[in-house]
Amino acid sequence: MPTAKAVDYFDLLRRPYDELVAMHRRRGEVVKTRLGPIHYTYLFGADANRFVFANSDLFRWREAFEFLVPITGETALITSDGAPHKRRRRLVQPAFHHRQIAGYVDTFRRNADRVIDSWRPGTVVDAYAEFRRAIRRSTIELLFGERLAADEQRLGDQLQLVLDLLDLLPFERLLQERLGLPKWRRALAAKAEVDARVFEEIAYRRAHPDEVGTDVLSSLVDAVDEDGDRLSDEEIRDQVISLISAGYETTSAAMGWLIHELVNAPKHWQPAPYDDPSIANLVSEALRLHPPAVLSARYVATEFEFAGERIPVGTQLIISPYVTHRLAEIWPDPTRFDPDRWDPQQASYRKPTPAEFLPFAAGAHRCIGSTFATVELQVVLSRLLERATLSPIAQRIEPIGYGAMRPRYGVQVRIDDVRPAS
Ligand code: HEM
Repeated sequence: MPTAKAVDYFDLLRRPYDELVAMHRRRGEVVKTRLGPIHYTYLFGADANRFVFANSDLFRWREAFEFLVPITGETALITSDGAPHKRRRRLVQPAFHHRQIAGYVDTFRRNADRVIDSWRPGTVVDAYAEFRRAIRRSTIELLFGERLAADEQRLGDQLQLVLDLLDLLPFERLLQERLGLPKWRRALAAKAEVDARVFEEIAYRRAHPDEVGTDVLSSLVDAVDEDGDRLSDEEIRDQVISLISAGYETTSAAMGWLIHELVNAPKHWQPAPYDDPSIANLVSEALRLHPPAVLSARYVATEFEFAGERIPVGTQLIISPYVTHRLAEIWPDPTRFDPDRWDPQQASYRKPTPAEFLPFAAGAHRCIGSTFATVELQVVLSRLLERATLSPIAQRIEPIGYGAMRPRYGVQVRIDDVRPAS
């Protein structure tokens, strides 16, 4: 059994992304690592992904994502298992149907335009931070509805304090929590305030059923399954907060990488409607080369064997979209940003399987917001290509984060041209 020596850990901390790929190359499909009491088993490659996605009942999510509970609540989808997960997912799903998302396009467009309207040619901006603002605004408007979004700035800042906890390393988080340090206390106070606002809004919606909203909160308040079952107020609150935590940093990160790649490959700076295949190909290629969810975790609840190795109960299992997306046997010239590889007209085109292209994972907990995120990225990108021309400036580009890998120092660009909204 290839057990990584402690030295891998230091490499992993120093150069985490390259080191994950190197670990797979050096040690194969199953890599067990240990540092003191912390045991992780990495399963690398498409076969491993296929196995993990097809056997969701071997795993539990609650133990794998326990650290999220203070942030997203007891009943969030990502920390639910079995029948309660199935029930909640069925009730949340309608807010993310294609038809519903078509109604969100105007909001994505308006908030992207608002950012571009504020730009002046000849100046330098951090395009990642700029569109992160737009994505934050759209997310809050579409999840909470217009009444709560009127206070978007304050709500967004409070949520940010909560989301910042996700960036702490496990031991830092433990220290913050156990000792009740200021970062932890501030975040919990902010969460209590957001919770109160959300409960107030749920009560308002229940008292005014005639005021039908088109936002996700309305959909959750109205949700009822065939047995007449509904989500409780606590469940609705947890879904809304966890949807924001799961959705906003990840989507902004993908947008940052897209802009970074595009300013360095100006031949792809071709305006097109958001639903044009050329735009979809750009988004897919950015999600391949820079998948915001670098790793996906599972807690092993039933022992199993994979590639001749026994994986015991209690193992924390990790699969990696990042590593899979950089395997040359699946993706020729894997580190090159090449949106044409997604063009079915190309002789070399081969549709990737869900085990080969997995930015949103697959199986029981597949990202419920994948269409929401993809359409948002397509709309924002389409507005950017149509309305502005940007060029790169010399800067350090370095990723940070595992749940939402993003450009650490942003994406600084020069604004060459801004065109009016059509
Ligand atoms: C580019 C953007 C996004 C990426 C890369 C992403 C990635 C993922 C991944 C990999 C998972 C599966 C985790 C696992 O299997 O362990 C997941 C789950 C989830 N995502 Fe996303 N996500 C994105 C955007 C969104 C958005 C916009 C929303 C909501 C508005 C969202 C809501 C969720 C939720 C609620 C889950 C948990 C589903 C469940 O446990 O049943 N995500 N996401």
